[in-house]
Amino acid sequence: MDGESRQPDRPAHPGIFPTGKRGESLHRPGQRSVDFPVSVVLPAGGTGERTGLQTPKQFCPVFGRPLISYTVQAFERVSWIKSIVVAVAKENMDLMKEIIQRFQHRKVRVVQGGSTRHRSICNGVLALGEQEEQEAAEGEPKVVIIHDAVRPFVEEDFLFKIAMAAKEQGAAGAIRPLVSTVIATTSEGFLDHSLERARYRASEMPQGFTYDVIRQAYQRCTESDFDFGTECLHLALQYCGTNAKLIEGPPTLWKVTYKRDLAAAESIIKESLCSSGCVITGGSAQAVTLADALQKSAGALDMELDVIPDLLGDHSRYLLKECNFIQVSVNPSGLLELESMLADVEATNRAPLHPLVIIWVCLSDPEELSVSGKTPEFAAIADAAAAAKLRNILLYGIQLYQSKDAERWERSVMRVTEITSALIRERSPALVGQLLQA
Ligand SMILES: Nc1ccn([C@@H]2O[C@H](COP(=O)(O)OP(=O)(O)OP(=O)(O)O)[C@@H](O)[C@H]2O)c(=O)n1
Ligand SMILES: O=P(O)(O)OC[C@@H](O)[C@@H](O)[C@@H](O)CO
Repeated sequence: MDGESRQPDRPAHPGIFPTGKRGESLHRPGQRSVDFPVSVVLPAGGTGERTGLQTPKQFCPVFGRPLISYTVQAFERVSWIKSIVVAVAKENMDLMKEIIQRFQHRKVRVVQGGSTRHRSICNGVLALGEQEEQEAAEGEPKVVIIHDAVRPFVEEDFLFKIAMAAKEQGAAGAIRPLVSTVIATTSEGFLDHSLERARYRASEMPQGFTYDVIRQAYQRCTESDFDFGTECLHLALQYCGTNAKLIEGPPTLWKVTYKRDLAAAESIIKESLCSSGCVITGGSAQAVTLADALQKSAGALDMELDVIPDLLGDHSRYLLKECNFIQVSVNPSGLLELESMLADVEATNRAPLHPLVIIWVCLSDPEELSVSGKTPEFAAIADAAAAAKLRNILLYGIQLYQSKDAERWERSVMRVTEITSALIRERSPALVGQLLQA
């Protein structure tokens, strides 16, 4: 760390939410491998007093899902992380086990936390030791990553850096530039002196330790450390002589502490959920024309749309992502295509990590309609939507009439794009099953 820099630190860019999707490890085989076992301890035994809420912040819902589930997901999708231990208060252990089961989290165990954060972390580390004794054949976890359960925005790349540095050094920790200057006060509440901000950093999470170092640090530390300490890196230095490697992390490592942080977390997660989607055309020329137009106009709304003919073969991978779907049907009986797609989604047995948005765009030819008299079955769409909602799928309909008039067609396509973007962003249950007119 350059303690001599004289340039004032500038607050860093606010950063973005990890773009990896569930089930899709950001660890690209061949690019990077971790050849030693890594386990994780997530301290989640606090009460979140500073939020002023009854529910501890780690269990507060964000898009219908507890905050801690996002953090667990960030770790479980990292292929080289072997196991995760969550330390929660005794009264929340059943709740945590229910969350693991409901959101189909893997590699996760629950242990009882303690009266302070250090005690919770220590219980997690001890649990790893017990687990390691059972799996001695597989070797101990060489590295233990410790990460506050209320820091959901952690990326695999940075975890890799921390794990590798911890293995080399014995300890490693994330740091961030200070935004405010640190001052020391007199007992009467006056300024005693201020610290030179450029020489200091904020200690964040994740932190990494070799199992032996963190285990030994907790064996040797005092009751006062357990009751009043806030820094694991300090314990490693004080009780094991291990000087942690400090690595500057991205701005996304911030901790949810106050109520406003929950709103900020929801906004970041919403951004990530709304940034992409795929348009399924069924292969018809009119649907492809509409899809291409939608793709172009969605770009202007910061939404990236892929256009695919179906969800078969390689395209089925879209079903495993947190993806928004736009199914284009070119005739009123397109409901069959919609029902087939709902069945495909059902077959993936996906965990309801986020409400899944499906928008059915019914592209009709007004001349054909006037002859056949067929119109989309409004009741059928409402019924399909009601059933889908029980599976955390939000189904919306948009009716669009083909037009040979270029200007009119362009206006209609822009309206479909705007309606689609609004439905994906708002995910409002109130509009589920409606057939909106573009
Ligand atoms: N006895 C405790 C106290 C805290 N933590 C965890 O440590 C992390 C960071 O602590 P903090 O942000 O201070 O959480 P709380 O202690 O819950 O917050 P507050 O101080 O506002 O009550 C959180 O994931 C929290 O659940 C824990 O595992 N056991
Ligand atoms: O102090 P709090 O309990 O709010 O939060 C814990 C943080 O202090 C801690 O996660 C980092 O500073 C790294 O040790």
